[in-house]
Amino acid sequence: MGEANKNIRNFSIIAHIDHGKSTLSDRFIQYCGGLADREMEAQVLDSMDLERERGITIKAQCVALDYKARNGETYHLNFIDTPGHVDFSYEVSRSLAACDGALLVVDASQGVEAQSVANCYTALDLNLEVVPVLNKIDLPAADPDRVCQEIEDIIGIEATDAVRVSAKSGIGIEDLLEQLVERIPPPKGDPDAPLKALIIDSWFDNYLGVVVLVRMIDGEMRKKMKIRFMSTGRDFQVERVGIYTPKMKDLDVLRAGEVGFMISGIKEIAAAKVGDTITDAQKPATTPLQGFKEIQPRVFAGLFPIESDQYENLRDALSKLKLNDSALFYEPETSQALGFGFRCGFLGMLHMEIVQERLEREYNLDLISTAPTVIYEVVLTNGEKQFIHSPSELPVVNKLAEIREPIIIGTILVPQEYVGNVITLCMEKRGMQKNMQYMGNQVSLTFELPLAEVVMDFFDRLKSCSRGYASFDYAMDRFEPAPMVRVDVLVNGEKVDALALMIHRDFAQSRGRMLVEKMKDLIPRQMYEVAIQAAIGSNIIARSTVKAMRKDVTAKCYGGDVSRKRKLLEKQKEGKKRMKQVGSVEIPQEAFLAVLKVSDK
Ligand SMILES: Nc1nc2c(ncn2[C@@H]2O[C@H](COP(=O)(O)OP(=O)(O)OP(=O)(O)O)[C@@H](O)[C@H]2O)c(=O)[nH]1
Repeated sequence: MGEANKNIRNFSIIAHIDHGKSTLSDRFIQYCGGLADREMEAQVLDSMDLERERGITIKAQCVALDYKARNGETYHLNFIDTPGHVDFSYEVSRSLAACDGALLVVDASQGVEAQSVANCYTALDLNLEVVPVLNKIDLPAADPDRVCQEIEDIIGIEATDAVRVSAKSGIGIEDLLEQLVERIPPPKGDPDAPLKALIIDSWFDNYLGVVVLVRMIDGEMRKKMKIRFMSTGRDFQVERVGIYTPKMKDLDVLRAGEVGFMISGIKEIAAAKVGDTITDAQKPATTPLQGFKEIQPRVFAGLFPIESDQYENLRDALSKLKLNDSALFYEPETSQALGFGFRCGFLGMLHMEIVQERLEREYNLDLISTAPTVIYEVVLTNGEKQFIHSPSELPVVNKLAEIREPIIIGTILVPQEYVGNVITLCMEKRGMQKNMQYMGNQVSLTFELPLAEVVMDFFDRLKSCSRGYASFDYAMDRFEPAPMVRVDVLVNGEKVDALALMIHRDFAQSRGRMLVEKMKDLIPRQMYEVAIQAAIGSNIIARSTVKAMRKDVTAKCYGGDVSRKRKLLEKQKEGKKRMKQVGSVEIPQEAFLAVLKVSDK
């Protein structure tokens, strides 16, 4: 049996947002000479503008670096970047599964933040060597001793000899690289066994087609070789293999332990799924690598163009986004109120926001989105089962035997002082406590929760009731019968299908009332009174009224200041962009999302 290259180190960086992951990785690239200075354009790894602006990393990427260590040996470092949000937790777990170790970067002026804790546990579960690093020691507020103690208490790893660095000024970078090659083990893997490669990521490139980022586990992958994707059984011929330095560099072969790209004439990324195993079509491995999961959209919302002539543009834009986002789902949807649009499926709320923002920004579309809902499984009286993605698809009552809602298992990590608040919140969200464990000053809570409650305002509430310290991670578990009802909203006596929502029977009354109150404040006054009602079937459960407008909004500007008047009108026009004429009433975007702001407190 051979041995994978002992001078390879595959690692990832785990860090809370803003603790300096991008700055540190840039410093590594600079130190190891991957790019000329002028190419070191701010933060190479986050390649999408949107990522940069939001300061979050969405797609995993990789850089291969050569580090000449003090012992004279040259080490090949593969830095695999991971996305940083719970919506993408499956991608994070696959990026980590491709590594043998991880640097836990903590801002020495802040301390351990809950968000990176969950990723750290994932890394430890995968048997990765976790190396703590204290960053920003140049800051006067840095308190490395306190932060070391926190790392030991919360994460439970030895941190007394954690390297102290400043990614910004470069202090300690060499010491860190030394510790990295010393502590993170080389890849295991067998170069002589049949090919096994883990798909870390895949994306569509306009020039190259689908590019697949792989971690080689066993065997080798050569140009011209015939390979097989084990989850689908589909075969392709390898056209190119290579590494990112971070520029693309072609090679003849990728060997066990290495990380690199593979291109093979694949047309859509759905054929190269994250987490799948690639093997040799001639000499296939018997079992795939563990942990492969099909990712499925969990949250659905309608997206409608404000101007109906933008429908085709929206379709084009969605098909382009889909090229690079296998988790995005869409199909045409027609709403009486909003016209033609699409029902779209997302991994979670952040994913939804990102897609919507890209549609508006990169494709210049003005959209109205309906409030997100989850998938329900319904059982009909004739025993048939179906999934519904929108309240409007709910079958009529006399055909309906049962509605089943999705239940998730959520893990929350929170400092002790906020445990009470978090438990109260979870109970209020119909949660069932499953476990509670103390770890240093932190507590790990496990709850079963209806996904529908999580997509509402759960994140915001969790954050505010824990002062931002709680972190949350979840996994889909099952569908379970629940007494859900559809609440319709009527504006001026007309049912607005796009405003309908599914609510647990026990909350229908109270949430219906809060919803109409909220909408009353959001719908601008018209020349006449507008009634807003919530109803279950033909039974009105709540009502409010938008009072008629009393005077012209521009009236108060009379007195000659023309520019001020123009400004006001322009402002109104701006506001209009996000409104949709429904019957005789203009409804603003916020009103469609008002249900998300309806809490039981
Ligand atoms: N003073 C000081 N500032 C630093 C240091 N490292 C990073 N920063 C600053 O901290 C901020 C966040 O750094 P980033 O590298 O963007 O953080 P990040 O963890 O990649 O953030 P996300 O991409 O949002 O996850 C930036 O303004 C950096 O300039 C450091 O060692 N010292």
